[in-house]
Amino acid sequence: MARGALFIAIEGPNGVGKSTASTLLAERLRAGGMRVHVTSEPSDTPLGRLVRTGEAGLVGRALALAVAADRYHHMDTEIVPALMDGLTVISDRYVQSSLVLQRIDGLEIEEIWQYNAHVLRPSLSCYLHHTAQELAQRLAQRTRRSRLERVGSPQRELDLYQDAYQFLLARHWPQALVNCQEVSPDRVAAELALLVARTAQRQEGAR
Ligand SMILES: Nc1ncnc2c1ncn2[C@@H]1O[C@H](COP(=O)(O)OP(=O)(O)O)[C@@H](O)[C@H]1O
Ligand SMILES: Cc1cn([C@H]2C[C@H](O)[C@@H](COP(=O)(O)OP(=O)(O)O)O2)c(=O)[nH]c1=O
Repeated sequence: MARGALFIAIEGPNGVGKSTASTLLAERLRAGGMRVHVTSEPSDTPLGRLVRTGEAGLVGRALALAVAADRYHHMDTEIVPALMDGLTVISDRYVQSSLVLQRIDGLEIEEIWQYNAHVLRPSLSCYLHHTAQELAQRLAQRTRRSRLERVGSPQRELDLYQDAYQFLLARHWPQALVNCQEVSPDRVAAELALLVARTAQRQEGAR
């Protein structure tokens, strides 16, 4: 990773505002002079697109392994090269998403963790949190829902995200919890930008 480059994961349940926050955070960081690359998982590659479009029929362990394979490929071909180039990378979804979505699909958390054992640890994984009621309202407005969105529920997702947060905390994964209740998209992005600045300071101090 080049000096000053950070790897930021944006995590949280469906509809919490991950893609909105990723875009607004990138705008803020760029305005502050940082070079930023925004990406998401599943990745924008043939394998990532296969996961996205095949998720209805690709189930359980097969989906977990396909998602993990996509993550390693994403890391090798996009995330690490961008970091080496000095860019800060923001990924909309990363490991915490798998620790939740693959559990909804029937896997145990330890097995999912094993499939992700060799991924790059982010500089900071930001978990966006909201209430189940608000998430349900936002999802009701969507015309298309994925199989896992239909099988799970906002409350189950929130419970599993909480579990995943604790699981990652016990493994010293750098994390922050961002409460989005009654917080505008701009303020969420401002809080994330502050967390990124603190992470940059910590990383610089550790050199
Ligand atoms: N902080 C916020 N306050 C109110 N609405 C929000 C906020 N963040 C996102 N939204 C809205 O919620 C919906 C879901 O946001 P999105 O970024 O697509 O979520 P995700 O990527 O987590 O599924 C969108 O309609 C978006 O405009
Ligand atoms: C990132 C990720 C995605 N997926 C699968 C399930 C999701 O329904 C599907 C698409 O991800 P999703 O984030 O819902 O895509 P979109 O950007 O279209 O909202 O990928 C997993 O099962 N585990 C993961 O860790």
